[in-house]
Amino acid sequence: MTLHQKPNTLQTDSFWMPFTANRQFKKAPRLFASAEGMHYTTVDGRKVIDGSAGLWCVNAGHGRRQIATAVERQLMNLDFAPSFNMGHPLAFDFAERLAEIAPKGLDRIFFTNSGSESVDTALKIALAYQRAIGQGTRTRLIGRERGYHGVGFGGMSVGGMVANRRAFATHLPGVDHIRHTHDLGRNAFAKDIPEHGAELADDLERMVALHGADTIAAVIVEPVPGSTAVLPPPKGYLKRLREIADKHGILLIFDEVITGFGRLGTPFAADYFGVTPDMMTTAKGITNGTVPCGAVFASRKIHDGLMNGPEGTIELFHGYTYSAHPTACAAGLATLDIYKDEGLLTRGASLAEYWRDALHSLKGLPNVVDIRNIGLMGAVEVAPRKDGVGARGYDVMVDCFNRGLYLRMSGDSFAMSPPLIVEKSHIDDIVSILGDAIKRVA
Ligand SMILES: Cc1ncc(COP(=O)(O)O)c(CNc2cccc(C(=O)O)c2)c1O
Repeated sequence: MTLHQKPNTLQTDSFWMPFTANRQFKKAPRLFASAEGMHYTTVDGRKVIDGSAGLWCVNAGHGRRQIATAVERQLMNLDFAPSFNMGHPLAFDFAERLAEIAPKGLDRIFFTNSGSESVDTALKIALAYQRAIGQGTRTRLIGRERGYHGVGFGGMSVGGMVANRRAFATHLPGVDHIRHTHDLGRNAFAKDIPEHGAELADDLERMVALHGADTIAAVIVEPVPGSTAVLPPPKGYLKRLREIADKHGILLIFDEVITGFGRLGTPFAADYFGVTPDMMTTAKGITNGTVPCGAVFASRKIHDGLMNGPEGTIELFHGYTYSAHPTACAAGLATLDIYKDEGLLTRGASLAEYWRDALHSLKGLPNVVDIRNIGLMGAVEVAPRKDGVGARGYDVMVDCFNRGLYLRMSGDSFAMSPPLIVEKSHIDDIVSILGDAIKRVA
């Protein structure tokens, strides 16, 4: 029985939906009509807890009037202005505000419109920087298995989620991957940071041995892989990766599109782990998911390394029509005000333990093979059915939705990242609905 039926008036043929089983979805579409705080309301009037902050992006919760007002005001005042060879003050203000909360030294901001664009921007900056400092032989980019870095050709190539690559034959040349760190054998049901696996960072040494350091420009990792269903890094892993990258002149890029802006109870994952990358890619929470926007945070070393040649020359032939869009800047500034006024960049730290214990209370339910958590991220993994990976996951996700909980799934794992305004009562509801669904679905 599905509680959501396609409204008679809705024509669904023309919209080709992203990352969706279109034919299955359009038979019984799940449609949100509105949102406020922690909840969506469906087109048939049901309230649904947002267990995943939309797509890991509505960190301050839904319906923030402050952002809406800022956007309306901006549109009526300056709807669009170029940032190519022209500018508008808001872009500079927004960059300064982001630099204030950035991990130490990452205070040069390049605006984009999405996480994918941030990733491709960071990869291009890495290549341009190495060339600018006379290391032009460093043309190789290293990603990681199970990594997700968006859908541009760059992000797809360094990414390691096989389904996201398979249909697109042309990947960037020279890309290689280090191993992922998920270890069901040694780390199943680990709370926060797994004990085992730091030695996997040594894969970067193997890349150097195989390819030569002088061919490698950068390595990019999500500090906590999100899309592949939340894989907290083993203790010491990121520190070791930083040390190896430094040893060989390889730039380290943290893809913080999900972990940025308070997700771990710190402004960024770099703060949580005490490891500072050379660049950081962000999007999602930067405008609370309201207006598309992304940003690459680069170190002075990288920025200044490209500020050379005659002053009249363009230092980086890269950028987007909508880079630093006035509306995105207005939404972003209002969002940063909310994060600051309500302490949302660190609020997650005070709830992380409660969240952890609530998630791990599901251990022992039928088919549950792993539970992972860090900050206000978490995932519950169930064993796949014999009829294929993801079938059980899909049935649990639909059951949750029918009973008032929206969450993301990746294969047979349920990924959760509630808005950072979440209260303990919401956490209880999320875990209760998910637990009941896991018990109900064979
Ligand atoms: C780490 C990371 N890097 C880049 C991107 C791409 O961002 P854009 O989509 O804005 O181009 C992402 C996006 N991550 C993402 C996007 C949509 C759904 C899910 C999911 O896990 O359900 C995850 C991401 O998580």
